[in-house]
Amino acid sequence: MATVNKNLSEYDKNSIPNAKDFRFGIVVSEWNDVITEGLCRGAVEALLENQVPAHHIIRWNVPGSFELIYGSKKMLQTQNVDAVIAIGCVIQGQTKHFDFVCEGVAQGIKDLNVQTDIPVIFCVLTDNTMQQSIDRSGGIHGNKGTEAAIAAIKMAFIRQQASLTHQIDNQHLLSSGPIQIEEGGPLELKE
Ligand SMILES: Nc1c(NC[C@H](O)[C@H](O)[C@H](O)CO)[nH]c(=O)[nH]c1=O
Ligand SMILES: CC(=O)[C@@H](O)COP(=O)(O)O
Repeated sequence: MATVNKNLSEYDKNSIPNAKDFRFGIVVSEWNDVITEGLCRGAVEALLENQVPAHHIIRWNVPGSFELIYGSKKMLQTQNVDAVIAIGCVIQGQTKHFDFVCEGVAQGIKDLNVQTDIPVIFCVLTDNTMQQSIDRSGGIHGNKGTEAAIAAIKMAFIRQQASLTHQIDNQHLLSSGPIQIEEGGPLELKE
C-alpha cells in the first residue's frame, strides 16, 4: 500500500506497549533540515505521548543521511538505549548520487540491525521532490517520524520480551539439575 493511501501519523494506541521504561536515541541528518526537524518533532511527540520521559530521549545530529550509519552505530555502542531512530531526507538531484546515498543508508541501517542487538529504525525519506518530503513530514500524508517512533517502541518491546524469554529458558535449563548422560543413551534432563 503506498503512502498516499495511508496516513503515516495514524496508529492504534491500544496496540502500543507501555514505553515509560524504554530509552531512545534519535540521530538526525542536517541535510534538508526543514524536513528532518519536522520528522524529529513527530518522533519525539509520539514517544512523549506513549509515556517516554523526555530525559529518556537522546538526540544527536549528523551532517547527512549517509552519516546516519556511523552516528547510529556510535549511539547504540555508547548510550544506554533500547532502540535508535535514524532520521534523514534524501531528495533526487541532477545526478545518480541520490541512488548511492539511499542504497548506502538502507544497507547500512540494515547491517546495524543484523550485527547488533539494538533495533535501528529507518526513518529516511527518499523522495523525488521537496513537496513529497513536506507531505510526509507532517503534511497531508502524516509524519514518518511518528511512524518511526511507534516502530521503535514496538521493536524495543520485542527485544525486551525476547531477552526475558531467553532468561526463563536458561533458568529452567540451569534449575533442572545435573544432566545425566548414559553411555550411548539419549541425553535426558532429570527433573
Ligand atoms: N543529497 C543529500 C545528501 N547528501 C549528502 C550525503 O548524505 C553525505 O552527507 C555526503 O555524501 C558526505 O558523506 N544527504 C541527505 O541526507 N539528503 C540529500 O538529499
Ligand atoms: C541525494 C543527493 O546527494 C543529491 O540531492 C545531490 O544533488 P545532485 O545529484 O544534483 O548533485
